[in-house]
Amino acid sequence: MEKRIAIVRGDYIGPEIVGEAIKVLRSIEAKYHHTFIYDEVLAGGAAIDATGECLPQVSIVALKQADAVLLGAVGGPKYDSQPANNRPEKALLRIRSLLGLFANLRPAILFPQLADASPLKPEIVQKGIDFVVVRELTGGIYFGKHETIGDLAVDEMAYSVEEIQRIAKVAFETAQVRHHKVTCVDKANVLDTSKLWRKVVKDLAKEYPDVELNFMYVDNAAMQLCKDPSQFDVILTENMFGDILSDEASMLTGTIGTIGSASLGSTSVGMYEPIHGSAPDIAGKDMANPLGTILSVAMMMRYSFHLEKEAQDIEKAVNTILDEGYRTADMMSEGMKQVGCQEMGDLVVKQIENY
Ligand SMILES: NC(=O)c1ccc[n+]([C@@H]2O[C@H](COP(=O)([O-])OP(=O)(O)OC[C@H]3O[C@@H](n4cnc5c(N)ncnc54)[C@H](O)[C@@H]3O)[C@@H](O)[C@H]2O)c1
Ligand SMILES: CC(C)[C@H](C(=O)O)[C@@H](O)C(=O)O
Ligand SMILES: [Mg+2]
Repeated sequence: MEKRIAIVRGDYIGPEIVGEAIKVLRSIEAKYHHTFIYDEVLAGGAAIDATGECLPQVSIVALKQADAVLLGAVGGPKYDSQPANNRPEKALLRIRSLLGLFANLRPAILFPQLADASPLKPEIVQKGIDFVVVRELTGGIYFGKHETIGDLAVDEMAYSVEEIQRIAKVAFETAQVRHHKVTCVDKANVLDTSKLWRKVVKDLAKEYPDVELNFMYVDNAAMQLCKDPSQFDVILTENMFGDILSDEASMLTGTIGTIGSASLGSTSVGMYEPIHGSAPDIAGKDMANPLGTILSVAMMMRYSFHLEKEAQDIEKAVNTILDEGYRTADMMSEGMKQVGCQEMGDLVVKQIENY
């Protein structure tokens, strides 16, 4: 199979973790005789450094030609004084919007080997953590009007019926191949957008009689995630709530460093990135956990290329390495073997080569 992958290495730890994910892509390529063409694309801070613009036109052209995009993370203190429309984070939002990637799947799955790294009590962790946040990604407050007039700042939040329907459909279909439960998280006791979400999601649920649907206010959901995360199967939510809850959910599984994500639209083109940011505090120290990015590559194999065996190889390799006790600093616990970012990548590749 021949596929074109746009590579956005990004800023701070971005190039470190993407470097390890590319090692994994190359090992899959060699093992299964695929051809992946890698297009290096500048976006975010690296693009500002090179061209002054956070998302140059040449990058947009390359992104539009890709079958899939792999992105590390963008942003960081060096770029915080950029004007709002040229911040690295703006490039990320533009890419999501340009490629029509309205559905962001963020699995929160606890590897049993990492139970000791979870901040939750053992009796809560033992019940299992295995759910997916289905986050709406191209609407809501992120894409509304942003305006500052003198002493007043406004961020507008809007959702249309169609935007809600298409993401809710993804959530119901995700639940159908999991444990048949959708929890729609909103703030319908205050927000009109949330009231519309409830109506649209309730109507659509009639087409999915095999899926149980419940609604939960976002403040309660934040609490329930700590109290009993085993109650969740698919969390369906709007853009900003999904951003916040997925970081919270990741930590319940031990570390934000192992969680990957897929951003999908109505075609097979997708963007794959860990859910964490550019971690400026650990950049350049070979300390970053590359597993979230490597597991995002597994999602790329599955969702964009329909290469299930390849996806499973990557996931199995990560599992084995964790079984063998290897940990980066962020998931370290007593008796485990601490490794750096590059060694972790090498260990995963060695496993894949062994199967
Ligand atoms: N998708 C993205 O590109 C993306 C996502 C989130 C944040 N950001 C940007 O990243 C910058 C830093 O943001 P932040 O500090 O709020 O969040 P962050 O996720 O970068 O870091 C939060 C904490 O988690 C740790 N961490 C994150 N990823 C890790 C990994 N792979 N291994 C080990 N530890 C890890 C960091 O060291 C830090 O202590 C900001 O500019 C922000 O806008 C980008
Ligand atoms: C960097 C930022 C714009 C982004 C978001 O809020 O979507 C990030 O936090 C994420 O989770 O991917
Ligand atoms: Mg986030």
